[in-house]
Amino acid sequence: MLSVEEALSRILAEIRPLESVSLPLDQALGSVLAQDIVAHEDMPPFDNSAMDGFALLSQDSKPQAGQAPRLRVIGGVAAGYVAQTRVEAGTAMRIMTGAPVPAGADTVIQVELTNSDGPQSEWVEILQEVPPGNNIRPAGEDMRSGQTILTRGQEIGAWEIGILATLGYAQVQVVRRPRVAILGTGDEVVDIDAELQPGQIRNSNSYLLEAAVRQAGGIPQRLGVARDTAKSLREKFSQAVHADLILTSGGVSVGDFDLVKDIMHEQGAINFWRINMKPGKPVAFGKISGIPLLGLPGNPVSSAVTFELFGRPVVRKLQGHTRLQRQQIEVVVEQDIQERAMRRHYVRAHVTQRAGKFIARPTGNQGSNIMTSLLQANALLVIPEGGATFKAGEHIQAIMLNWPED
Ligand SMILES: Nc1nc2c(c(=O)[nH]1)N[C@H]1C(S)=C(S)[C@@H](COP(=O)(O)OP(=O)(O)OC[C@H]3O[C@@H](n4cnc5c(N)ncnc54)[C@H](O)[C@@H]3O)O[C@H]1N2
Ligand code: MOO
Repeated sequence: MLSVEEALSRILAEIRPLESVSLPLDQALGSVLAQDIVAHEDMPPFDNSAMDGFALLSQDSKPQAGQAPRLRVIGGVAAGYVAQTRVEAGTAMRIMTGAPVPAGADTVIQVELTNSDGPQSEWVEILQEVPPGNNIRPAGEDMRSGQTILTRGQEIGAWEIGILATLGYAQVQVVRRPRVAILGTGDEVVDIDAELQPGQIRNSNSYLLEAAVRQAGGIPQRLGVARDTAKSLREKFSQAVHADLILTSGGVSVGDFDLVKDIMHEQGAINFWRINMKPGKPVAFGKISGIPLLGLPGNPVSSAVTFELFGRPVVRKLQGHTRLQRQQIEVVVEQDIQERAMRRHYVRAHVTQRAGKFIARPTGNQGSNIMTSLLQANALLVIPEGGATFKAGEHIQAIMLNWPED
């Protein structure tokens, strides 16, 4: 049976990032840049004031015979306007934060360090000497025309959106997000609003996977549930022709009705089937009509965990990310963990930080049908193949589910 690492590398070897598209900036959050972002002008574009106060010549701020110099106020300039007169020696101009510094002035003093006769005052006393350049934010201080500010491959977060907006990028070239078709399988599986008949269960997998795909940055498309017949599966797969990835859940084990592999065989190829892990041994990977297909197990926890470990990196690689996996750290187990399974076991756990240490507590019954083992889980503890015992206080590797990628 394949190891988790071999399986992931075989999957990723088949996945290429998608082509780029141009998106309006307000739709680009979370996408990966497909272009370098160059400043086409200086930012800020002009020397401007960092304070509400007065623009003047620094030399006019020197006290004369111990007296605060008094200057003639020749007008004012607000943000969004350009002063029409020059500041000459012996004069000052009222200025607001963000307003362009008027010609002639080489410094700004904040209003708190002046005395005047109110907003209309025709004079101002300068209470402190100020050096040239004081409170002036020079053009190009932040970004220079021609400078590369963001590079291809970077993810666009809220702060990058702010930078792109500052530079006037109303459209950005990004890697297209993958369309991911999601298919449930099984005669027992009905939609979530159906009245359950004996033997039936709700299609929770498709909804969980839809949300997980969206969180990973993909565009999910639920195709409903295929019956346990080759005809029904073929029909559903024919609706997935525009997908970049197909996810199925169920129908990949060795039961009489586990037909997903048969259809992969018929309409494409199986790359591998089965991974040496728990939950989620019967994962299948291959292609149908040229589209990568990840056949996840039907057991809900198995399908959630295998999407996390294999599906999510695929969705990320398709949309141009290079960091595909979560961070793995060493944590301390709070209670004994005894493992009988020979497969690598991913134990759902809650990790908290206490006194500078990360402490892990498994979330209870770890059966692959126990949905509640996912509650509170912010980590997967990695129990190595071959079975092992961890005593309380010992260290173990944990994949952190809510940390950024490594
Ligand atoms: N003889 C063997 N039997 C099984 C093996 C095995 O190695 N030999 N492996 C077991 C393991 S481990 C798993 S995991 C399951 C996986 O089987 P399938 O992927 O073929 O899944 P199904 O048999 O279709 O369903 C399993 C289980 O999950 C429920 N299910 C299915 N789809 C959904 C859905 N959309 N939403 C919620 N729950 C779903 C289904 O009702 C079953 O209870 O096989 C074991 N058997
Ligand atoms: O390997 Mo299955 O996914 O645990 O129950």
